[in-house]
Amino acid sequence: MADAYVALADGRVFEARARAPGRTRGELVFTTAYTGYEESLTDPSYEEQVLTFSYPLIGNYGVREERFESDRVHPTAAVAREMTDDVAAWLEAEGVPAVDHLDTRELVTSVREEGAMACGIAAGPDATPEAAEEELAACKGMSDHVDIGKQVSTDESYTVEGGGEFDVALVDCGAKGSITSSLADRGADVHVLPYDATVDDVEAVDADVLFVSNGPGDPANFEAAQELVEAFAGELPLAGICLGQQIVARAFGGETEKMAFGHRGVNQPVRDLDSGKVVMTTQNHGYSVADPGSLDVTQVNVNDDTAEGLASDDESVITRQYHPEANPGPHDSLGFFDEVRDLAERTHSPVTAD
Ligand SMILES: NC(=O)CC[C@H](N)C(=O)O
Repeated sequence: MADAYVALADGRVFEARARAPGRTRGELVFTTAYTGYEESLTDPSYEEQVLTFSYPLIGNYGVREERFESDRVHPTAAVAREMTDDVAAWLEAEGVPAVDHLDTRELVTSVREEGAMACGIAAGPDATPEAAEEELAACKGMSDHVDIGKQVSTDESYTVEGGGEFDVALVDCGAKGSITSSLADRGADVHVLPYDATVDDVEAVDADVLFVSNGPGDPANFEAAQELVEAFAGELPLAGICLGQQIVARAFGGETEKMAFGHRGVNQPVRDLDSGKVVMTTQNHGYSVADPGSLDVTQVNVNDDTAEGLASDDESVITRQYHPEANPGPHDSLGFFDEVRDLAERTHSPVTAD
């Protein structure tokens, strides 16, 4: 007799084993990453989503806080073929329902074929298929979480000091900690601002670059961050990662759209259009830039030509759709943070004409 159920928007209900009890709902997405479950489960980008791991065994190297990308687990639930007791205990302590012993390959191929879909989960001794279907019925679409930024952003500004060689105003739309540390490790003082920060907030930190972070949900719902980018366009260098690229593109007249099932994994190949070089990247996104507006596409996904890098012709804007900080994933693209430092230093100590 099962003690967990996963109800899908296509009408099917999967029986499973409860690993952490509870009832919940969310957009069903999957990652093909075979490592980094601690980083993925604490990535704020997964807010309001049910994260399925295609890799069959999750938890085989324990749980360590130093791997966490934020202060809590963000997916509404976790699904795996087999979940160890370590991970199950962690998720239960976090109050995040978790299930395993179900056909995750079928779940993943269904999402690939039908697209990311709503799902409802019921896990525990009182779980029933009907409870999972009730959760499913209450599940909102990702674009309907209109203030999702508030759920994941810092309430107060704070600074991560990295030596003060340059100053970054980082708009926290659900920032991964390794993005902030990747900047601080290169000498930046990173001033982390709430997702709805104002022009005054940015001016108060005397930033050399305005950086828009990754984050969950639909970029169209981050109006304040978009208006901030519009206010500083041409005044301050701009950078962004994932949701940040999408918001910056929208600020430059571009358009974003929802993908069928997105890119989530650690082996997505990206080609630089100028050099032709291909790097392997970590990705976790369900929206993409359909039109870059007045920006140029500099990098594309080798699998489907998705815009993976944008820039402006005067090089005052550089963004990435993928996660150059990796965590988890390959470190092929860490150089992006050196480019952000170079961009900032051109502002910090502009080369004056002789
Ligand atoms: N990791 C992210 O920043 C994700 C960006 C956006 N929420 C998307 O799903 O495309």
